[in-house]
Amino acid sequence: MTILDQLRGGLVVSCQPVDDGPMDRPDIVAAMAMAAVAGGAAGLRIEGVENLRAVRPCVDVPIIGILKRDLADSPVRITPYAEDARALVAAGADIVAYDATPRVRPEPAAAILAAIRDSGALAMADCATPDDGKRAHADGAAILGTTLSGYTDETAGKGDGVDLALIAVFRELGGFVMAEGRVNDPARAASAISAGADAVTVGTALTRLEHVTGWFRDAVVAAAKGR
Ligand SMILES: CC(=O)N[C@H](C=O)[C@@H](O)[C@H](O)[C@H](O)COP(=O)(O)O
Repeated sequence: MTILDQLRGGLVVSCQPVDDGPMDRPDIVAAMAMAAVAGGAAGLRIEGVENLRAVRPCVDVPIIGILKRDLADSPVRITPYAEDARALVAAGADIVAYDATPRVRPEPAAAILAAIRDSGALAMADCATPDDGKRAHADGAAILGTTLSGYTDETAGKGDGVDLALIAVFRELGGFVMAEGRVNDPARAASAISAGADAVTVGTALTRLEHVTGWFRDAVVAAAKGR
């Protein structure tokens, strides 16, 4: 079965703890990854070479690797360099995701796509708009993700939910569509599939305990105030 066939119709769990929080350790990320697979995850999304090295020997499912950098002169954070892509594949990524927006970036997206392809991995384009997906699809990205919808200047204020309209546009393009971003409960995950996604990635709601705790805390505090 191909990597895409393994992911099709399945859940990908993004195991990205809150930066510098108490769970931001490779051994804990590996434990999260194993728990996700035990719970039925068809794939994983893992940030950083150290975390990938810790996770890879523990699981058999496909891994989408990313490397996040905070650059001084570019808003692009996800796998901005071809060298990053090569390092992720060397650490065990089957798929490498990269920022596919047209924003100012340190290296052309084409160089990153070439590095991913030459390393023998599949490319996932993290997109914000229909045009991002069209460009990435034409450039040969195997997976189009809605990951960055709501997180660029152009798409800020997209609302709280999943970008179902973007999923539908990507579906029409004909590639493999990944719903990602703010899939915070099972109903949203199901709606993403109904809108045309081939697979769904969930991060925060499963692996950022601080954020999820905050959601419940806020609900409890608000309800207690209104009593
Ligand atoms: C915008 C951006 O940088 N997204 C990142 C990409 O890897 C992660 O911070 C998200 O957690 C991931 O996309 C999953 O989304 P959510 O956590 O909403 O389920």
